Amino acid sequence: MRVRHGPGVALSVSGLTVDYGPVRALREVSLEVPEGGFVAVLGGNGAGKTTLLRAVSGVLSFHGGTVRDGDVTAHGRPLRGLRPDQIVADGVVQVPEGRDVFARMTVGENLRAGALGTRRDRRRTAATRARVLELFPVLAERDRQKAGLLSGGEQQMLAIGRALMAEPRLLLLDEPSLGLAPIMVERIAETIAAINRQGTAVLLIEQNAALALELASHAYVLEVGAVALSGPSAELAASEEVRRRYLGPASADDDEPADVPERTLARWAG
Ligand SMILES: Nc1ncnc2c1ncn2[C@@H]1O[C@H](COP(=O)(O)OP(=O)(O)OP(=O)(O)O)[C@@H](O)[C@H]1O
Repeated sequence: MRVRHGPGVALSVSGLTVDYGPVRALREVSLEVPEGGFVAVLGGNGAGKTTLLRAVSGVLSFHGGTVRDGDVTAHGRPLRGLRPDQIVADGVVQVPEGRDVFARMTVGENLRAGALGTRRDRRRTAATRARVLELFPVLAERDRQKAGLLSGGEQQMLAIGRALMAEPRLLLLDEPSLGLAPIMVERIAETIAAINRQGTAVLLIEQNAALALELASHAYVLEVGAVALSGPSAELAASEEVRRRYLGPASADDDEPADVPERTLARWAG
């Protein structure tokens, strides 16, 4: 696969191979998120989705992982070897898995923490905070409440809001729908779509393939650490293989043959 690095590309991952000690978690993974684009990575348990995000956001070594080979470039700048805070300063911000908010801090303090290290003046930080609260009005209502007392959905909103305080150009999301009630999943999904419409590129990691394919314009399927399939979301959603493995059986009134032949989907599986 040819991966571009220049302008117009928010993230390019090229031939990325990652190990945890003797365990190979990613094998020559390549993918691209265009500037302002919305790309999803699907895959079952242990496929390597979280590892991919760790490698991009620079926290792999905290989990005992090592990049063996490959490059990660954001907005044309190589990220390999940078510290996580330098990567955030470059506009690449991850919403951690498990909506990891600071439970003992208030909602307001969590949001302020998201802006630390961005070296922006107070006025700009206040404007960013106002935009975040517009997206998540419930966070304004809960400003002085301890984050640990929020519901699961509200904690997810806070985790996303805190990431947005750093004004990302590329937002990395790790399974934001996990463990949430359907109504909350819908609200989070709508907000992520709105964030993307406002110009932020999104890389969404999801086990909920139906949701991911609805939101993203392009998707990659990881299987055992390698990209098995990729293509425009509509094509993947129509693919028999993706339906069978990730979307469940088609419903009775949905038995049209897939209108996109499998061969139109790029394949790298060995
Ligand atoms: N800190 C770690 N140390 C050792 N092995 C790890 C570690 N983290 C992940 N792995 C292994 O790396 C592989 C990929 O795991 P990863 O968590 O990236 O997958 P995933 O697709 O995010 O799965 P899930 O959806 O279950 O979180 C798995 O075999 C996993 O057991």
